[in-house]
Amino acid sequence: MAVKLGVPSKGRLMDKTFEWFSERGIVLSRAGAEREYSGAVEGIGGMELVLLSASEIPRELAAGRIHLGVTGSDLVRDKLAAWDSKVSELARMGFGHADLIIAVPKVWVDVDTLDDLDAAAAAFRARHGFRLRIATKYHHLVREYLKAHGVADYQLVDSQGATEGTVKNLTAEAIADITSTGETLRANHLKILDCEPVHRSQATLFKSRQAPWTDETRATLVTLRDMLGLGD
Ligand SMILES: Nc1ncnc2c1ncn2[C@@H]1O[C@H](COP(=O)(O)OP(=O)(O)OP(=O)(O)O)[C@@H](O)[C@H]1O
Ligand SMILES: O=P(O)(O)OC[C@H]1O[C@H](OP(=O)(O)OP(=O)(O)O)[C@H](O)[C@@H]1O
Repeated sequence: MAVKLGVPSKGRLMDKTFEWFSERGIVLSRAGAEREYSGAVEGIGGMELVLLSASEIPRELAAGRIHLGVTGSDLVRDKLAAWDSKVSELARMGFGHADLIIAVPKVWVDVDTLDDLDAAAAAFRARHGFRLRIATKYHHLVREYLKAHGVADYQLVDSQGATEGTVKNLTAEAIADITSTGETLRANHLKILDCEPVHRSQATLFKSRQAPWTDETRATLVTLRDMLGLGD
């Protein structure tokens, strides 16, 4: 049986992942046409490449359908409850850096910290009769973080994309989303709260604890770790 390696099927994460492996002597490539989601692995035997959406890789790892997977550390933590009982981190890959942050409208001049947000949320509820809405796709991480910091009077609204636009569109008062350059936040007149990010994410190579680790797949993993300089 081959070791199945799941890699994002498009964009920056795919390109950088291919580069990262190739610098370590393992050449990953798409098989066939641009839109075909299977691939080839050269430079090591016993491995198979599976191209998947970055956001599906955590679930595939947890289900044991892939042995290894590359995706953002944010997605694994958000999508898998007790993530470290299902996967382990083999390598932080040094790209795909982005911070999961909480942002509010720039015009909220009295709101700079989580304490301010908490106060604003209570005032918002008293005034409007419903809880302040924070738009995000990172439901678990954001809930845990706000709970740990004593912010309670809010509701999460789901946003699977263009999250920064929800404030202008009046479907949320605040957002929690990934930022790297800060360009999207600036363009949408939002400011980051002055606190630690909810999570500092980067592309990470994960190992599934649930995948079929036979003598054969374990032996391939030993060779791979060696080539990647990961030790035992
Ligand atoms: N602006 C950014 N800069 C760097 N990394 C980012 C940025 N935006 C998202 N990411 C990271 O990329 C990963 C998500 O990648 P991508 O958007 O390709 O996934 P996806 O949600 O599966 O996409 P889709 O559903 O469109 O296939 C996350 O780990 C996230 O932290
Ligand atoms: O800080 P910046 O460099 O501006 O990057 C941040 C943006 O990048 C991501 O969006 P993406 O392009 O993945 O699209 P999405 O809105 O569909 O998630 C993220 O959700 C932000 O919107």
